[in-house]
Amino acid sequence: MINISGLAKRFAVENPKKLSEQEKKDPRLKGRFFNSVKDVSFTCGQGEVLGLLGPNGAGKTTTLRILSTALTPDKGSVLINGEDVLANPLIARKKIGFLSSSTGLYGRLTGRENIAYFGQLHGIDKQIIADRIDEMADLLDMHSFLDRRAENFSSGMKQKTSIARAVIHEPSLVVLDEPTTGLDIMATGTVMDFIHRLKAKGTPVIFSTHHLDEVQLLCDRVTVINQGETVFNDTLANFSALSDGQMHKSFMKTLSMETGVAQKCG
Ligand SMILES: Nc1ncnc2c1ncn2[C@@H]1O[C@H](COP(=O)(O)OP(=O)(O)OP(=O)(O)O)[C@@H](O)[C@H]1O
Repeated sequence: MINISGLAKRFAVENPKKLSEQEKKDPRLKGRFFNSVKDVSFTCGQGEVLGLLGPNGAGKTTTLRILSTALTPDKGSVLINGEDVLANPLIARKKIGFLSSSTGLYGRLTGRENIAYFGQLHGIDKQIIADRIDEMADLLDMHSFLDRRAENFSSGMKQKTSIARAVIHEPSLVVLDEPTTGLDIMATGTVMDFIHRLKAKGTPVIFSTHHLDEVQLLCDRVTVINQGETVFNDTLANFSALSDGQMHKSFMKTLSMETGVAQKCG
């Protein structure tokens, strides 16, 4: 069980002129600080898939970076099966597989070498790494490019390699930041199948997306963040029921909800 409670993170605004017009009007801007995440809470059980939704700039990536220990929050807690992630980031990193939208591959290494390098950093035996890479290449349809240098990979090839790299250590929680952004229909289907397999193995998956069809297909739970605060946190069925199964309408409805509503949801 993953419990995220009361997360908050603000960033110092180095140059206010560089803020977008939308950010200048955002109530999260307080003097020289931008409160990207103000109050985010959600839970995800064993074998559940949680979809993290929210408009651009809502605070999804910031939340997922805190969850994966890439960022330290100003407030709040992250517990994985009762273990405090923030107090033990090194132990937590072994348990979490994180796909970030910003971490690149090493261009001079092949896809296989990129994945194997991460496996070695986790201290995994070379033969086990080789076997896992073969298995993931089957699941993610990577054999045709696995032994090419990553510098010329298409975005789909990069994304599949990054996903394989994120889960080489068989983490007990997988966190994916917009895993299907920029992918074609076939690659999206392959990544969706891969998430489905993780779920079938009992591995919880938390992923952010703007694609409501992916949420409908895969998720057990839905969390919506708006302007840095959780406005909805409940089952897919209850999200869907907000608007008689019309996911876009349900999403729009959550954006007009008060933060307090999220606390009352299951
Ligand atoms: N390091 C930082 N310094 C200053 N502001 C930041 C920093 N990181 C994020 N922000 C701001 O915090 C807000 C939330 O950003 P975040 O990337 O978490 O949103 P998001 O929900 O993932 O958006 P998107 O859907 O567009 O990817 C944005 O206004 C962003 O500009």
